[in-house]
Amino acid sequence: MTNIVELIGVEKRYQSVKALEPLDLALQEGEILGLFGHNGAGKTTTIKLILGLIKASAGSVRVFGQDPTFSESRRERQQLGFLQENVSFYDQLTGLEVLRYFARLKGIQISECHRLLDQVGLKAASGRRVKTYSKGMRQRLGLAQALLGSPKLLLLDEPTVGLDPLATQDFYHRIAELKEQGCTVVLCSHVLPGVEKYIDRAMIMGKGKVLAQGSLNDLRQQAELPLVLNVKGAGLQIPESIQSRVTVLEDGVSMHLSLQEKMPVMQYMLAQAGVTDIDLHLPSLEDLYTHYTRTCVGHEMEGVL
Ligand SMILES: Nc1ncnc2c1ncn2[C@@H]1O[C@H](COP(=O)(O)OP(=O)(O)OP(=O)(O)O)[C@@H](O)[C@H]1O
Repeated sequence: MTNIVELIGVEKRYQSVKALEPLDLALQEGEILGLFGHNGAGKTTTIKLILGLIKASAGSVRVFGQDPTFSESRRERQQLGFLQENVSFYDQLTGLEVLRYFARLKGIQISECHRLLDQVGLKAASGRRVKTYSKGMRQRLGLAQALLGSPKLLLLDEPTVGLDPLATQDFYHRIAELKEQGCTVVLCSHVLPGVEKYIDRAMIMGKGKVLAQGSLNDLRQQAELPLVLNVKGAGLQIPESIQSRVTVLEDGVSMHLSLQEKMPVMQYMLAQAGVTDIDLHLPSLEDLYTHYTRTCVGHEMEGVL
């Protein structure tokens, strides 16, 4: 299967700033990549390289098999949707006029605009000037713009900023539908809660380097963070090997386990008559993010203080 995006040994320097250390990335059709990292980690630089807005200082960038900086790659660019961070529009135009403008630029049928505005919940406001839109409404208009022409590759920089929790959920459902249709998505975000169940892979960056890359399960295995098992009940017996990692609570116990210990300990606990409830907390994306970026963020803060 050909890769939709392929970066091999890609580096980027802005004069004296080394924004990206050699980076390898391959994305296939229908894959959703979550790109995470602190401010200045290199996320936007990676997106700009994929868009062909900037040239790599070294290495090779291929999008739909072509160098995206070539002017001949126009046809490939039409299959691309992009939502930039802090999107802004012509305030005096209505939502519909803005979208029509972008549709013309992209060579897309104007009739698609109504359907997209409906999809992002802006149908009723489509005739209103953008200056009257709330932050969330502007963000939705940005999404509609990115979805013009049913892109095969969607690059989203902070797409849920300004969206309320319901709109954020709607957004992720829409992304899941696009994935079903074979769309590949790169999603950059600082807002981690809610993202994890929609991404296939996470790439965590820090200071231009890839700190970790893989599915959440891969990252959990690599990080070896403990999972937490809470068991409620009376007269609970605890396996000898984990006694030192148990906290006794009013109505039960809480224990820190390795992934390997999960099944045997759960079976051991479930076999006891006194158990009334059991729940398991796997390390979340936020836990993994904190684990992998801890050293990078520490250094950044030292620089700031
Ligand atoms: N045009 C530029 N000229 C000089 N340095 C730049 C330029 N663009 C980015 N940088 C630097 O490159 C590094 C990576 O920046 P980038 O914008 O890719 O980070 P980011 O992960 O997107 O950060 P944020 O979360 O703040 O948007 C930073 O040190 C930044 O200052």
